Amino acid sequence: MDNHMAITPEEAASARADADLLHSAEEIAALLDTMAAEITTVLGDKNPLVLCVMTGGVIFTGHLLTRLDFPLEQDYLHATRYRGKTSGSKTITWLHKPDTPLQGRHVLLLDDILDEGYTLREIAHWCHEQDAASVKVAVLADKQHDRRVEGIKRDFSAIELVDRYVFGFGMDYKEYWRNANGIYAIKGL
Ligand SMILES: O=P(O)(O)OC[C@H]1O[C@H](OP(=O)(O)OP(=O)(O)O)[C@H](O)[C@@H]1O
Ligand SMILES: Nc1nc2[nH]cnc2c(=O)[nH]1
Repeated sequence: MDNHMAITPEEAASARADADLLHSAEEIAALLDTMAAEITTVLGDKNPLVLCVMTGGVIFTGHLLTRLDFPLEQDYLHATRYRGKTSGSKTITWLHKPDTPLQGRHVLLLDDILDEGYTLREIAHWCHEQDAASVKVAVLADKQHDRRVEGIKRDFSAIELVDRYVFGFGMDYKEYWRNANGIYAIKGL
């Protein structure tokens, strides 16, 4: 079944015009400097394997990695549970698993947002199953509400986000506006 609720570019432009800017690019840059320093303290001597969770994690990963000035390896995985919708199913769909073996590695998962937590819980569980030495989670935004599932926590987060549907900096609104340079909230969501 195709779950993708397509909208037109005109509808995307209208949604962006009506949206509220919650966190500017300048604010995010300063917060990522702080996060990078924290990650360096914890993983700087661990030769970590950094895994970007595609698609939403790609912008955050790019901005963060240029701030990590120590030896690390990078790979990616692709998992999705929202698939272009504004609410998700409880199970994730794996589209790609990393080629790099995880056994014995200190893994750092990078994703744009921790919301209800199903996505990162399942990915972290899979990393442990692969015998990773440790699994840490860094997210750009940690949404604040009481719907978080048991068994997942983030180790690093730049922003504590209000409980609204957001887009920008990797996050989509119906597959548009991952390219928006800041974090925006959809009017009414
Ligand atoms: O904490 P949760 O409630 O599970 O939601 C968080 C996940 O939702 C988004 O992914 P999505 O499934 O929309 O795929 P995408 O990365 O392609 O946008 C986001 O990138 C996170 O991975
Ligand atoms: N784009 C986007 N993806 C999400 N995945 C989980 N929550 C969100 C959200 O608020 N925005």
